[in-house]
Amino acid sequence: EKLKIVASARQLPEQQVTNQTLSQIMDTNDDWIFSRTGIHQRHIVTNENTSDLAIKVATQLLNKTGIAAETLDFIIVSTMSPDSLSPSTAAIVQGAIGANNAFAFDLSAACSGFVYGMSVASGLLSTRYHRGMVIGAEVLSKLVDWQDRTTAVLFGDGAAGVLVETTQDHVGLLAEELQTFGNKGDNLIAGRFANKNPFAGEISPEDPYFHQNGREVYSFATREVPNVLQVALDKANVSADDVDYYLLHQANARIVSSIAKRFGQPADKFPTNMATNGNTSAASVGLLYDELVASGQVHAGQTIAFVGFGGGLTVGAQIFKI
Ligand SMILES: O=C(O)C1CCN(c2ccc(-c3cc(CO)ccc3Cl)cn2)CC1
Repeated sequence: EKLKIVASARQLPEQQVTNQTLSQIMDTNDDWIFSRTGIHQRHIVTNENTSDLAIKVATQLLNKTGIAAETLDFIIVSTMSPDSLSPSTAAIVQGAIGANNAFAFDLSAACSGFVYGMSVASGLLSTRYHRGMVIGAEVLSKLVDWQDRTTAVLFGDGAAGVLVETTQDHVGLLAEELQTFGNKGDNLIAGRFANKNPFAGEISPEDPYFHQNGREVYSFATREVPNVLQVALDKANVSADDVDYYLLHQANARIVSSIAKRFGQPADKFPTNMATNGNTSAASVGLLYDELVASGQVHAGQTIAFVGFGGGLTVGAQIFKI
């Protein structure tokens, strides 16, 4: 069996924070930020946590499809910014929407989370499980050091997800390639908390905040993303020209355009939304997908590549016939 995407939805916090606004609370400016990242603004929560955004996505998916929550077999939330370690954000969603027959769990793969979540979902969809949700949800504003202008300007909050089902049709997930480079993981860290047990020395220093070695992650992305994407295309027996849209993780506009060039593909096959959303980690590919579905640019019959890359360090590419 294959995984088919039945519906998608997105939820961005109401509050929009522009570079101009940030320049009033830290030493930065719109030109510096936009020229390096392609970001003009981002959505930042005021009174919502990660589960609140994810619940809104799940509720939209049920309303759009008329599907009853009780018919869901599983809910996966991909996030690096959960409300808590326990309960998982997915479990909070499951309880809130009354998906009484669904098992639920969070998946932690940073900015590759949506693709890794789709891969796990496609593994679950079989004769035993027929329907589930994969939601990328982030409130990165809780992980950012708002005194650190090198990271505070990069990230945003948001959630997006899909309702997926088993399908016998010729559509759905054609092929994928997921890779992890754990020995490079220290180049993108966040959420390290200490162990204060009376029997331990210092095991790891407490540091809740984001830190990234931008240069290293940038060169990693420009090197490894094309390699992984090509493997997925070969497995799917699809040429780069056959793909209608490449939906990449929205970390940085220059990275997206350098990957498009590496692939010899026109820029308009690589839509971006970091200008208005910033980097929303696991939510970014889903946000881009749903925005393009809503605008009609993405529709049934097309061949789409979903590509996540980032913390871990991880890369994930999937080729879909939607
Ligand atoms: O030019 C500069 O000063 C810098 C140059 C480096 N930049 C970077 C570098 C890497 C990322 C990044 C982040 C994640 C985390 O989601 C995942 C994937 C990537 Cl490729 C984002 N920005 C920012 C501006």
